[in-house]
Amino acid sequence: MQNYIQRGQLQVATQLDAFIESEALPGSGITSSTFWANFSDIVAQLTPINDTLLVKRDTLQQTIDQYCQSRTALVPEEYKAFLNQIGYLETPPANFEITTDKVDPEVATMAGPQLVVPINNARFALNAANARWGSLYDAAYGTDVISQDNGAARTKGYNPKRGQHVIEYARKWLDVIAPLAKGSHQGSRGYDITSGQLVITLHDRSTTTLTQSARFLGFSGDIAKPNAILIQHNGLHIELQFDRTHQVGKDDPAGMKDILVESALTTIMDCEDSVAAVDGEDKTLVYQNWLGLIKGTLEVTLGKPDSASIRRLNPDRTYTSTDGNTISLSGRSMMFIRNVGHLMTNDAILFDAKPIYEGIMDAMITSLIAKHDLLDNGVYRNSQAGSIYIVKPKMHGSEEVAFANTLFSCVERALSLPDNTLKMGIMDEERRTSVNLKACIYAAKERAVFINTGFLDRTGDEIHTSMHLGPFALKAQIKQQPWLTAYELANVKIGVDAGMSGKAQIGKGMWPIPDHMADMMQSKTTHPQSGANTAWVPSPTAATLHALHYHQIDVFNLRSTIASAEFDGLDDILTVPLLADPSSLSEHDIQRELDNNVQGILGYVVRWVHQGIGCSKVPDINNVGLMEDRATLRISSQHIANWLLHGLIDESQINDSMLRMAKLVDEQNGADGEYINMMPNPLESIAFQAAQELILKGTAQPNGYTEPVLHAKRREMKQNIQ
Ligand SMILES: CC(=O)SCCNC(=O)CCNC(=O)[C@H](O)C(C)(C)COP(=O)(O)OP(=O)(O)OC[C@H]1O[C@@H](n2cnc3c(N)ncnc32)[C@H](O)[C@@H]1OP(=O)(O)O
Ligand SMILES: O=CC(=O)O
Ligand SMILES: [Mg+2]
Repeated sequence: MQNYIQRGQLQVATQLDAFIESEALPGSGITSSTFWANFSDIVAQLTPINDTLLVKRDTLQQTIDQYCQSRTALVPEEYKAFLNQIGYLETPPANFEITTDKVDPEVATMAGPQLVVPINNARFALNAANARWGSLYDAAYGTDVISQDNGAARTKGYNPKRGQHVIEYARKWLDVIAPLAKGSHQGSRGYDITSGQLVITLHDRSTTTLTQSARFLGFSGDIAKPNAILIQHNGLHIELQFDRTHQVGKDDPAGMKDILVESALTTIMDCEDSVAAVDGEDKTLVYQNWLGLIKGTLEVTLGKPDSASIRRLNPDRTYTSTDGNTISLSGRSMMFIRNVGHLMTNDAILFDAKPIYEGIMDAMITSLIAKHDLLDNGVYRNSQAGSIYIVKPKMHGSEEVAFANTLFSCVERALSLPDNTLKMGIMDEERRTSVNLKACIYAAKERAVFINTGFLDRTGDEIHTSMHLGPFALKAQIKQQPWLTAYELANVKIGVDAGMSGKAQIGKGMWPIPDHMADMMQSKTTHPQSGANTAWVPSPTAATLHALHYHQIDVFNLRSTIASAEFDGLDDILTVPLLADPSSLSEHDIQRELDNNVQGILGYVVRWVHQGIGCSKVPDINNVGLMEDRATLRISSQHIANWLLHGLIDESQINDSMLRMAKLVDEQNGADGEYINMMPNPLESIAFQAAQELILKGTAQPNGYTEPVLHAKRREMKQNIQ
């Protein structure tokens, strides 16, 4: 039973109240009475607007459902006219450019990876903030970018053969990042500073310099025998590290022990799809971690008590330039905070005895916390430019962006922040936003600081929107259809045309196969090649490897060709990726698709509902670990719901698959001491019930979202274990 404290017209969960009163408000320049009075006013003023926007979503969806039910295929011009008529397709605004200012270079003028992390996991969150720099040797040694063949296996101790392959791999990248006037970094024997120049002794003992000497910025240690050399390329830094006593450095002809790569320029601290935060207790942890990151006080003790270490935010890195000045580079990734969208309410705070919209709660509280950064109350600064970066997910069309814009303005006034301090990252991940993206950016043109193709949610919404039209293609094939390419291309084009270059990020989506780094290195070049100056990665290791792509491709150089190209893509975006010929699928194909979806759903949902873990690596049917979050769950549950609706499968097949997969998922989690089995009594398992509801009632879920069911079932579970 949750206890509340009355604050103005709000009732605040006691834990959350205590946190805000004793930790978040002190030093913020806002008194308790002002904060709660302003908060109450915002809730009172904006709740009815939020309600209306959600009703409009439902009304549009019902109209589209009826339209789809009455057709077997869409006639493009007629369909577009219909979408126009119902107000789903908006009239785009005249050409314009965003006017966002006070944007940090990591967002505006640099190109590099963006890491996402569940904020309620302090260990991971600190790791993410520190992922600004990553060891290239560790990233290569620990992943499949280096093959395990021919004696190069990942053994328990250090395998020198594998180490040699890593060094060769890294030296290949050095030839890209720091090309030499002659020869190659392979086998190089020395890196010396002579008359302010970096002089490289090659394999054959001849010497050379960089093709562009200005890429060498500085060093640390003794200039005659530096222990680090700093190089810049395409706006990103790398640090060559030397130590002839080190396990790796001692066998390297140049004594190089590692290459440190500037990796995650920005990190999204996630309050949304990768976390399970269903009540006052959970929300307090989310906000506490955010305050700890902002103030630089968050700490986690790692390891056994006798050999424990403390993880905290890394300090800046300093070097000496060749003319003797100090160069200081941020040791940390610049942090965004992803708030939740407009849909959910949370009883951490009540108004009129009803849970308030969680998006309003997040905007007010995460901004209050981030204000400490602007007041310089922390150990480090996050935004040197004086901005607070909020990612706003799952918005439908420009009215909802305008609503978020109003919310942000209200929060600025409530917290005595200058106008447009709160910057908005607009996730282009709902179909109604994709098809109206120009109008969406326009609705936040003074504070828009990124657009990002969240293709996972976007795929879920693709299925849900046209649920009644027919059965969708196999999950893997949905991605191959014209809509997705057009959506990705149109997003960049619209962003560039809206003047985002130099002021904001144009971003791409997640790499959801965390252990397949070799494939990522092959595939994720398409992101910078498309003109995006950032793209999501699931881990610090992936950030370090993906950073190399931004050395290979000069994104800002590509932008001019994008601006001059003619591209619209709307017709393709509106082409629904249905199964071309349902009768071409064998029973085996159908069963496999069903089992794969069910396995992913159960593997994710069981940890969410029973253990409160919002993001997991879950094996698919081929035993490949996939990053699963609420967006991937949305796809899988909507996909099964769609096939059920169109008779490709029936309920008994689903039940049979769920029972088989529940057993498998229990086995897969056998090593986790905290894990709670679903079998042998699945109908008594709250997680199993949640998965069933997500599938069997998938068609009825608002926009196909999974959070209403997940939250309800997690709350039930928490009550049971109290
Ligand atoms: C559609 C969307 O909305 S996508 C956005 C939401 N998704 C995400 O945020 C994905 C974030 N990633 C993750 O949560 C994790 O990487 C998972 C769940 C996919 C895999 O987790 P695990 O199986 O525990 O990873 P694994 O065992 O390979 O690695 C764990 C180590 O990597 C680190 N790590 C892994 N992912 C991250 C991350 N995103 N940020 C920081 N550190 C991370 C951990 O800190 C840990 O290192 P440590 O022991 O030194 O603390
Ligand atoms: O939030 C990201 C997505 O792909 O969805
Ligand atoms: Mg998403």
